[in-house]
Amino acid sequence: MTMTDCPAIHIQGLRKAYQSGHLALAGVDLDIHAGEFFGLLGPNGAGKSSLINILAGVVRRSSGVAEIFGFDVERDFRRTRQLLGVVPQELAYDPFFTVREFLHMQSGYFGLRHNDNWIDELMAELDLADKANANLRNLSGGMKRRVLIAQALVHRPPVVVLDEPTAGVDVELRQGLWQFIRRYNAEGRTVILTTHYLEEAEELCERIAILQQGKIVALDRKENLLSAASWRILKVTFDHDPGELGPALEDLLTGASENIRVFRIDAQRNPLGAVLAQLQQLPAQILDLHLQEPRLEDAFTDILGRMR
Ligand SMILES: Nc1ncnc2c1ncn2[C@@H]1O[C@H](COP(=O)(O)OP(=O)(O)OP(=O)(O)O)[C@@H](O)[C@H]1O
Repeated sequence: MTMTDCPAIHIQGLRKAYQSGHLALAGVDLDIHAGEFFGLLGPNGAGKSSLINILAGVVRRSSGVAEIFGFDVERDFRRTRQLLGVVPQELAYDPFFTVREFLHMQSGYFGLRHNDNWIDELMAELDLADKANANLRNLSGGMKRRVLIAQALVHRPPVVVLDEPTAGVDVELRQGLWQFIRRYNAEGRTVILTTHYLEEAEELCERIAILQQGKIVALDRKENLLSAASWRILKVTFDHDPGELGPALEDLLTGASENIRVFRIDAQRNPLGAVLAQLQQLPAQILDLHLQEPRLEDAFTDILGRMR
């Protein structure tokens, strides 16, 4: 089998019980295809970091399969380490190195001696070029985060894991970062993103898995997750104040101002047609209707809610 026939990540029956006895991963099955932009979401403590740390070879699994392009993350550690770049949440570094020295040293870990062109490109792309000779300890939080990203990509890994890469990062840097990562992905590489910013996952990821209590509770293309969300927000503009709505509509009401009423509708329980019929019974005329598409946040809340 060649590398391109294999999924980038192959996980089967993966379990992790910590010594405390806590079961962080309770049997996870997951294939991530080469070239995907994949989102790994879940509430705090769901097991995302455990899964990533197992892939990175930092945490030992209790049982199950974890492979990167067909190579086992423990038995073929040296190989999988080359194939994977992980952008961690925290920077572990010697503060006396300059940015350039640090990236050189990281290249050395991967046996790359002539990596200057790529290091220059990375620093330029991540807006670090004018900090190349600055000591790491003198960098701002945002700058350190860019160094972390450069560090993870220094060996041009075909699979990159971004673990909460934009937590506490300003909007401008986020945009630049995403442009760069999108391009990295467009060149055929696999990107796995964990984030608390659901809008970010919604914008970037093609497929999304939702982990909860160590299990995958949803795994699908983003569009399918969104269309499965049963909530819709309906904004209705009347020609004048519609007055009393009646108990059925009152129940769905989430906002009101002058001639506008906003309803939150669960399409499964309240068929849209029935809601519209009730609205037409009101003494005011409907001037405008706006149905808002569900957002990933709605789908996420829906899915987690159903599992409880
Ligand atoms: N070293 C450890 N020893 C014992 N329990 C741990 C350890 N690391 C994680 N856990 C527990 O395992 C569960 C999953 O944690 P994990 O960090 O993988 O979740 P997460 O989805 O990454 O959460 P977060 O988004 O908060 O980082 C949590 O209940 C956590 O307390």
